[in-house]
Amino acid sequence: MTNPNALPLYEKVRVERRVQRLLDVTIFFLLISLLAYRLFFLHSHAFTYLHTIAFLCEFWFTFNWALLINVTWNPVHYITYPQRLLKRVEELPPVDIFVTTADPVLEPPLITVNTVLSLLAVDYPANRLAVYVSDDGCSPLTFYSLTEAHKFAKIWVPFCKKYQVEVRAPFRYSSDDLSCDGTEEFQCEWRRVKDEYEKLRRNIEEAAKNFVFPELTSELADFSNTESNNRPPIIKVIWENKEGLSDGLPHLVYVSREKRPRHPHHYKAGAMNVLARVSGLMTNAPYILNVDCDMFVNNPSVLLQGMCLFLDPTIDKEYAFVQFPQRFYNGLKDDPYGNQWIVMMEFTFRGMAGIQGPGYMGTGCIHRRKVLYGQSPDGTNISGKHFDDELHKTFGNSKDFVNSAAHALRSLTDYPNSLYNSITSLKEVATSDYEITSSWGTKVGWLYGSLLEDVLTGSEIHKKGWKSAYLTPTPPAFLGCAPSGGPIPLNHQKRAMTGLLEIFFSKKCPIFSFLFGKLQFRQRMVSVWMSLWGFRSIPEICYATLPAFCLIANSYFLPKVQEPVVCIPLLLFVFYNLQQLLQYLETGQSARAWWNNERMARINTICASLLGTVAVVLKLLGLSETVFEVTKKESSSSDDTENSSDEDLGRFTFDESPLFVPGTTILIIQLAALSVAFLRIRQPIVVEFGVGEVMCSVWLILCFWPFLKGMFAKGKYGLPWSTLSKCSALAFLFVYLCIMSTK
Ligand SMILES: O=c1ccn([C@@H]2O[C@H](COP(=O)(O)OP(=O)(O)O[C@H]3O[C@H](CO)[C@@H](O)[C@H](O)[C@H]3O)[C@@H](O)[C@H]2O)c(=O)[nH]1
Ligand SMILES: [Mn+2]
Repeated sequence: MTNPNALPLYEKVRVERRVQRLLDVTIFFLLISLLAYRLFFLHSHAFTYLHTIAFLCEFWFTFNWALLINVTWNPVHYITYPQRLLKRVEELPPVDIFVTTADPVLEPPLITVNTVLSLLAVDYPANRLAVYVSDDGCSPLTFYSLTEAHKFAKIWVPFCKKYQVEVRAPFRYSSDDLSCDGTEEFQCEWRRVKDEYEKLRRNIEEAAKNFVFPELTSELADFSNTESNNRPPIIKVIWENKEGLSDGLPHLVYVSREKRPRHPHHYKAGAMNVLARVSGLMTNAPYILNVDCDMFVNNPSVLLQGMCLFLDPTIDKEYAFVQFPQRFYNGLKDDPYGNQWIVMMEFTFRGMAGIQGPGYMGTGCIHRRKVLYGQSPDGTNISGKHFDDELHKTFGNSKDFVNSAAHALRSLTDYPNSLYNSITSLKEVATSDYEITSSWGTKVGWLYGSLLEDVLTGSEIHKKGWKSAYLTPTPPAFLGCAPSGGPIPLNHQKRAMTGLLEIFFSKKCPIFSFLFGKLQFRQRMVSVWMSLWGFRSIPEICYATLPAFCLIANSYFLPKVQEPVVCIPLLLFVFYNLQQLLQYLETGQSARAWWNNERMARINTICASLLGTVAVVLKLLGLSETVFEVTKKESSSSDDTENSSDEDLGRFTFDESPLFVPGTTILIIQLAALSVAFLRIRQPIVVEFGVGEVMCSVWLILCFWPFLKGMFAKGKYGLPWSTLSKCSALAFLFVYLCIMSTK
């Protein structure tokens, strides 16, 4: 019989998507034909700016399409066998879990508490887990909530494990009605848990309202006299699993790093690096799972799933990190805000998994600590002669920490069994100037220089030659809170685009790595595709103004209906939309969800990406710095959702944010163009524009339909006057220039 320990723990299987591939290639050939038509046109007619701009935009779309085909061509699926791993429980390595929160108002502590509770209750030996919460808000409310949560965890965790509860975030579990399930004993315990959770919720809400924290007076002294950007580090052990019980509760540690006005704090990346050091001194686990404060564990076997890839006997040290998809719990019917990203996760990330590996998404990811400490797959960085000297330069001046880093890099397996390293060392590594003479943020840890610290950190890991894996267990591993209506998702998108462009204009630009580095060739194309994403507002906006220009200036940029070549753009339109629609249907979504996402894609690119580009240009000119604005999170029980009807939930809300300006302007331009065109048709002149231009313009109006409704609605559902007047002025200028250009 084969040794059960030698059985593989996972399998990687190809996902067949023949129809998608066929459509991918067809669209690519149509795009090439369109380019050929343009060149032929430019050659046979006189040179015109209009057709040259159209050619350049279409060239960009074609190039992007080729890169995208590369990304999605070889999707793979990982099958894991956690039950085989359960036979080797004694081999399971320790895991440190990092949770980041930054603002108790935008990220209500009850959300963080639910995430922490779900983590404390995962299926994994509790004596090999430690949960570290970084609080960049340095809020006594967050600290208080965590201490209360820990009390509740004493009944919650045993309850979950005894009854194999599936969803271990209490706010989700208690929302299901279980009153008629299970035995009497279960019923009784379930009621008790439910009451206790209610109590916890009330305590936290009360504390948030009155800002008094019963029972914590001595602890709270540390939080007095702290300012948002001027305060000392605070590290508090809320719970230590001193006896090392495997069925007890994992360690729970609260960390608020030092912030001083003269030192940059690098937002989330800075917080993660502090957690890496503090945990290095306390538990120094070889694996690190990190989640955002709203991303609770939805599948209690996540860590076992991840370990299947790290501990598989048939491979060794192959994977640097294991990424789980980002999924969300607050999805509305038909995804009106396009914020569920199901297709993106399914097609692009699964596709990347078939090359060198998916990018790091910042949350729901298990890393090897030593990879974050800069190790290469061949183990260099640890064999050098001046190893320890070098380590000081890399990891900073704390002797204790350098020892722990050396330990981690050498993969030694004797882990510290007490949390209490010297408190002076702990505070030292959480100070704001600790990193100044070290390589934190440049070579080791989470990297600085972009608002997308995850993309940057992940791609630097790939560049060293590491692979990564993408696990998509059922039920989904983690669920988080997607940014909902109004300017929030646009701001979110803007930040992402800013981050990508920051990477593009940095020393870590993917174009250089295209030429150097140890990336696989196709992964190089992936990184180029990703970084060019930041620029896409420019060609899209140019292309969106072409039909309007033609309608106003009585010109054309598409073949006429009577020409046979008209079938090229027509088929492109049909096949592209068919392909997108099929992707939504294949992932179990509705046709309406496809349309909502298609529309949001245009809105996001034209509004958010453009402002992201502007933010980076301002940064490059030295006029302003880019800022990580924390996304507002709502628990599903918040008042807003309770008081609104279903229809209102998916309705767009507006405010005076400049994010709405580009979209509204494009919309007004299309409306003006169609009106001018209508007047033209009635005049006795030769009409040059055709059905193609009119259709493009109408299509854009349909994409910006929520904005059109916003022009006539009131209150938060209406576009404010200031925005409307700015946009009208811009649109007027455009129309004027179009008319002038024909004179
Ligand atoms: O100064 C800061 C700012 C943010 N955060 C935390 O960072 C996380 C992500 O912030 P959020 O506003 O939710 O941003 P999202 O855009 O939703 O996050 C996505 O994008 C980020 C940047 O790429 C990734 O880091 C995240 O993991 C990923 O979920 C949250 O836990 C915050 O508490 C900090 O700890 N300190
Ligand atoms: Mn988030």
